[in-house]
Amino acid sequence: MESSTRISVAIRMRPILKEEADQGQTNSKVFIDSAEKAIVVSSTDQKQQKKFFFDSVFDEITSQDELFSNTQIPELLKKVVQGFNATIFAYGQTGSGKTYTMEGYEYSSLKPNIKESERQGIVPRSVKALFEEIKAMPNTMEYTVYCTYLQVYQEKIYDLLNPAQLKPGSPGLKMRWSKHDEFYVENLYVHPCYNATEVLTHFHAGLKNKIMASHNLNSASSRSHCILSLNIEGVDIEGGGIISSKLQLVDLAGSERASLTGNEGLALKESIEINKSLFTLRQVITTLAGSREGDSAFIPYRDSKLTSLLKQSIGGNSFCLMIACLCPCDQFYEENISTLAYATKASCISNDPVKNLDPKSKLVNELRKEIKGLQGELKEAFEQIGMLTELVNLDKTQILKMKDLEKPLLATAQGQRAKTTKNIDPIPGRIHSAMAVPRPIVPQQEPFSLSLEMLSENLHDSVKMIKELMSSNKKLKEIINELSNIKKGQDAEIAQLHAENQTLIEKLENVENEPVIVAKLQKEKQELQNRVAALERENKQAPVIFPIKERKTEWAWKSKRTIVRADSPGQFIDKDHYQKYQSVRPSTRVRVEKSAESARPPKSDMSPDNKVKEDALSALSVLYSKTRVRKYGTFF
Ligand SMILES: Nc1ncnc2c1ncn2[C@@H]1O[C@H](COP(=O)(O)OP(=O)(O)OP(=O)(O)O)[C@@H](O)[C@H]1O
Repeated sequence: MESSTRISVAIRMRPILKEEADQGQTNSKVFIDSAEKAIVVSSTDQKQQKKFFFDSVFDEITSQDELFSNTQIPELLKKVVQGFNATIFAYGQTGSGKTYTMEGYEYSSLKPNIKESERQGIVPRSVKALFEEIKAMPNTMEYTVYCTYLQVYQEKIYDLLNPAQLKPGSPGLKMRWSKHDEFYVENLYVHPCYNATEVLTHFHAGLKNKIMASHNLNSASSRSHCILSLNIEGVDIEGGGIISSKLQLVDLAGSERASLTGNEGLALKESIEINKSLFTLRQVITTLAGSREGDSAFIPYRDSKLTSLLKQSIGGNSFCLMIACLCPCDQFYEENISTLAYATKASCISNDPVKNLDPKSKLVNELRKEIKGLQGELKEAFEQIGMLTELVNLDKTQILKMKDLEKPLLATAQGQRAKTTKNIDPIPGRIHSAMAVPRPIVPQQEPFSLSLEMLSENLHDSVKMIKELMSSNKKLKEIINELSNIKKGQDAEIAQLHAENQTLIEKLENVENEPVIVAKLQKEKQELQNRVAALERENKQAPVIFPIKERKTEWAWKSKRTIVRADSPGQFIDKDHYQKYQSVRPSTRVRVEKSAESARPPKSDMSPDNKVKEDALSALSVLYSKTRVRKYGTFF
């Protein structure tokens, strides 16, 4: 961001026109002091004078070229090409020379007579100068200029480059709020242009569409505020950076006093709307001029389309030049005073121009800066490493030197010790440690002692560091142990959960398979029952052979439906034998059945599965007993 900058203000006073001179109009109150860049205004009684100072002032005879060159316009255009926004707007009462200053074309029958001449105003000159600036930029920069041209007429926005949209009854274009904190107009025609001629072709086409009217003070009066916008996009094809900026060239409609213009009907309505939007513009200027830095005063930009569209130009992020136009005639004294007052206020407004870099380019630039910083740090680190390496090498050589020095000293010391031991030691043959020998104080050279000091410091630091490392290592080991214990516990828990899970899965499978098992058992039961029936049939048909003595009772047995039979003649040896069988068998069976029943739950309480099993078992037991009896002929 550039440092904040004030709105530049230039004052231009037009000459008295022929019609005005014919009417006897004179200028006796407002004078240009070019040397002091001031406007001198006399009081109505001409007794007092007041001076208004501005960035530049231009008198009646100033040419279009002088005005263009002596304002900040050339500098502003440079800034635009570099990526800053800029606005140039003409302000003043009706007929004061705004359109002349901005466009410079002659008007006849409310239409401009477009031709190249010295009369050309700020717009055509700026467009040409802008492309000159673009040409002067390095070849690595490629620019495209996008042109739009609109008018704000009776609080509606119309596209001057889209004739279809200008038809009577058209609702106008909508204004939207963009994420870049500015208003923009939706569906405006945007024309890419590659040279000044292309831009001016669109500009001239738009001029023919703007609404003009004639009134007492101006034969070709603008009834709308017109804004020509040039969006400039520059791409650095080598560095990859993108800049985008906007140049707004604004020709405002002028404030009008109905009593002087003589407007009626539609023209009067137009005057009212023009005055309303200019009133908002003055309010914005007054509020901004009155507010101090850091103030959060409410600026009524949204109160009119014009101020919304100029939001970034006045008190925003653009460079801005205001050209305040004055009528020299005494009859416009009050209007001139008002214009000068607002021009003075505008000159107090600070803008904060910002270079519009593409976010990606911004990031790339930031990263480049960071890389540069890091490279610097790396260089420093390498230097330090180099220094340390040198120091270490130095120390090594000095240690070696020290050892060499120590050898003769040690020998001397040992010699002395030997002498001392001989003379003083009361215990002959005692072994003395070399450490116990007091070392003689040897005068040392200065650099050597310094190096020793450094070495001992280094050693001390290293020992300290190793101790710290060991203690942190110990702590880490403890933490690792703790964590491994926790892990073991978790593993056991997981294993348990797996086992439980497996059991549950099995149970679930059993539940799922139950119908299959039941069906299988029922099938088995059926088969068993069939077999039982078959065996019974077989038994009935089988011949019963009794001992001859007992034949008489054969039918008596049969009538009791006793199914016990002997397989071979003589199974029952005698009648006693049979009677014994008869007396024991029924009671035994009953006892067995009772005890079995008392051990089991009642059949009705059994699960279907168990019922089937029970039935099958009882059938089997009957079959088994019958088979046994049949086979062996006895239970005992
Ligand atoms: N500096 C000048 N030198 C010569 N003639 C000028 C100058 N300024 C303005 N004029 C003439 O004054 C008349 C009114 O000027 P102009 O139309 O530019 O006023 P304006 O401020 O645009 O009015 P409005 O607000 O009604 O559109 C025109 O005929 C114009 O040619």
